Amino acid sequence: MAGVEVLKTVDLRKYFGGVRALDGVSISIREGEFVGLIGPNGSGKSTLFNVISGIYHPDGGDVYLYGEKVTGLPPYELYRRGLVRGFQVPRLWHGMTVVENSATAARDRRGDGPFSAILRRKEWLQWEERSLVKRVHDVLEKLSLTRVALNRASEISGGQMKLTDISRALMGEARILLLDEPTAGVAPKLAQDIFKLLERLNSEGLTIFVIEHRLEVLFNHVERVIVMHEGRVLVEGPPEKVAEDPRVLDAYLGSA
Ligand SMILES: Nc1ncnc2c1ncn2[C@@H]1O[C@H](COP(=O)(O)OP(=O)(O)OP(=O)(O)O)[C@@H](O)[C@H]1O
Repeated sequence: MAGVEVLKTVDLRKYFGGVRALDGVSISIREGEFVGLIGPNGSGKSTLFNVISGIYHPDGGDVYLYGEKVTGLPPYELYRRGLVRGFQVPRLWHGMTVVENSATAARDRRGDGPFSAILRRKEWLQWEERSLVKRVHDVLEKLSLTRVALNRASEISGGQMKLTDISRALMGEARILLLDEPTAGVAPKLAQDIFKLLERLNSEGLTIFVIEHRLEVLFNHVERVIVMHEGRVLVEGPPEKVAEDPRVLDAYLGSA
């Protein structure tokens, strides 16, 4: 059951020269939702993700996280607040192993608070190291990556790279996960598996907002779909309603 509003955009605008990549986009996502973002090529999906995650500054409008205005904050500030973005091409350390890629995304829980000096003592560091090892192990197991944990990121398959990217988000303690085409370039069976996995993470409380071109896979798993067209939200609703909306078909055919 969806809870409080965790992510909101109000009248978001982003222009590239004469191109209105975002032309007044207002969306709202509630805690625990699993929402798909679709639309023809060039409709503004990636730009919306880039503005939400602080990569681009908008030319107008605002972004709110947990009710707080975060417009223009840099990506790491949003990351600290639990918003984690995965990329179409996973940004991994190719010379490092899968387990190292995951572990380096773990948050430093010590921070700069009054106890940080105590927490930096040797025995605490050892304890922390052990608990980090356990967390990485649990995350990799959840994502079926244990078998390739000691392989370098450059040696694993495209699908496993996507999963490693997701493992980094989990180690970073994502509360809201934005994913840009998590199944791009992977085999159909694995695409289904990735979405089953996302559904499981969502059922454990992670809010997920995902761009996906494979509509047949997406529609089987998300509870709501937002359709963009020419920088605006065209339609939104449950997948079965969106699938039969003639405006959606028109938008796809028109841009084909
Ligand atoms: N950095 C940029 N510089 C100039 N134009 C851009 C830039 N990024 C996006 N655009 C333009 O903005 C519009 C929206 O692009 P965007 O990539 O957001 O669409 P999309 O829906 O993600 O497309 P696709 O499904 O093909 O990835 C397009 O016309 C695109 O050419």
